[in-house]
Amino acid sequence: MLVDMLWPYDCALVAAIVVWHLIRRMSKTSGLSGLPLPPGPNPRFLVGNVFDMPTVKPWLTYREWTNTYGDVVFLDLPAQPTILVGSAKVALELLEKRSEIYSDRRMPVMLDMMSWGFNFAFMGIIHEYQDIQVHEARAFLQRLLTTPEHRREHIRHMIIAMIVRIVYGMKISGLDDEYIRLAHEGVEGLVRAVVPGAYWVEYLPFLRHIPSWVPGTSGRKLAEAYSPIVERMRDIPFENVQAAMVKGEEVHCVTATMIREIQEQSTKLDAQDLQEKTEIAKNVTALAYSAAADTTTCAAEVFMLAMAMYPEVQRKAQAELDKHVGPNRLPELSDLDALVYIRAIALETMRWLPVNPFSVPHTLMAEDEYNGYRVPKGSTILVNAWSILHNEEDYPDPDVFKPERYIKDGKINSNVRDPTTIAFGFGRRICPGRFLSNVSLTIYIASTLHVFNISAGYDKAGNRVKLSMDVHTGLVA
Ligand code: HEM
Repeated sequence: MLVDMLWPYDCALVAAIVVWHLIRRMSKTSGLSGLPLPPGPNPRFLVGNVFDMPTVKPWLTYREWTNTYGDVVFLDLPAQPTILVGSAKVALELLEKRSEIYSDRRMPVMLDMMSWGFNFAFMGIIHEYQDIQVHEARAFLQRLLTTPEHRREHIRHMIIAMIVRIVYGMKISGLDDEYIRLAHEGVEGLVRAVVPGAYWVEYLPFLRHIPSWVPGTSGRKLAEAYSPIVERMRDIPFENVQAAMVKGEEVHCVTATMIREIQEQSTKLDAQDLQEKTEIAKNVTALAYSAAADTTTCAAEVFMLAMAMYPEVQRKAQAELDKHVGPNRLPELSDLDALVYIRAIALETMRWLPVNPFSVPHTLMAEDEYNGYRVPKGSTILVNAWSILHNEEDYPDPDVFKPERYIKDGKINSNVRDPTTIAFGFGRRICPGRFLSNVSLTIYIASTLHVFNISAGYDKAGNRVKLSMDVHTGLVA
């Protein structure tokens, strides 16, 4: 009975694999320029490199491949030829200098299925919101003082409070606030969905139409679980701003600015255009909210771990704070220029454990040539940010947290590669929230170190917990 029900899916699967194999063979021999594809692990008959794709800490296998085959590696994946980039030189050459063709974004089928289809553009966030960052960093200090054992939740609370106030103008009430829960769950779905090679539906998109009870459709199950959460995460806060504006309340935030702009144009727009523009505004603001929450929270967590593991770094930072800020006040944004060691800690935090270890994939919009190799149109471009930020040449002893590597003669040394030029992505797709995030992170680091010592906690037997650096596998580590 079950076999009868499944056979159409089996046939479709086999047919898709055979067609893909034929296309793959043709595309290997009929390239316009006749150039070879870049080298890479040997593809297997019919399935290419599908079974070679690592799903746990993929950046380690990616590094092995770039060590073996060179800085540009070709991975033969169904419907998604993939170019793996292993050096800053190639990443900057392709994604920055040739940005006009290397900047498309393939919406992973998994994300689209989860309603993350709204994830596209974003507007710049403006300096006028910086006082919110300082205010929320200080509120965080108070919460941490009262319940240091809830450090994780306090960090998440601080970051989401900053973002939600900037984007939606709303103050969140506490750790069980609906925004915090939604952001956490929605972004959790995103992070789990975007591991290259983890879900077959990315290679065989028709699998999205196969019911989730069919074995092997784990992607669909995940999507079904997260889709309603992602929709609510997008709609609820936006609709709250709309409702407040209808009541005539004074709302100062990115969403209100966008709604006002749309209203100003409303006499020139028909109902459909108006609806479309409102949907875009909803998508754009939700994107800011979601792209910022987990990434900045992750960086803030990395800082805590690094401080607990490197007490001598803390002491040096605190000496700098004592000298420039003194004991009678908290650090202000205007202090940051003088706080060179603190800024170096922020840089090292972004390098030591990169938030997006394999960056965020781009898609190539036109066939290209690099170093005698053909790069097929539509290729996914995967940059191994983790290995670029852990290469011995730019960063000797890469696994050690060492802010000193960025400082020369009391200043930030511009000859050392700034990790934020890699960690926030490249070209036209570079993270538009990078300045906001840098300021949030630096003022949080300065404020925290000015009033707290950070160390590992104790286990149940009263022994200090032994700390080490480890990460989850996902878009956000
Ligand atoms: C530590 C914090 C952050 C990290 C590590 C980070 C990293 C990234 C990376 C690697 C990308 C992809 C760039 C590329 O494709 O080349 C990206 C895109 C993006 N980020 Fe961030 N980000 C952070 C914080 C933020 C914040 C605070 C915001 C907004 C307020 C934000 C908004 C966005 C948006 C909207 C995109 C999509 C850009 C596009 O596709 O055109 N990010 N980010």
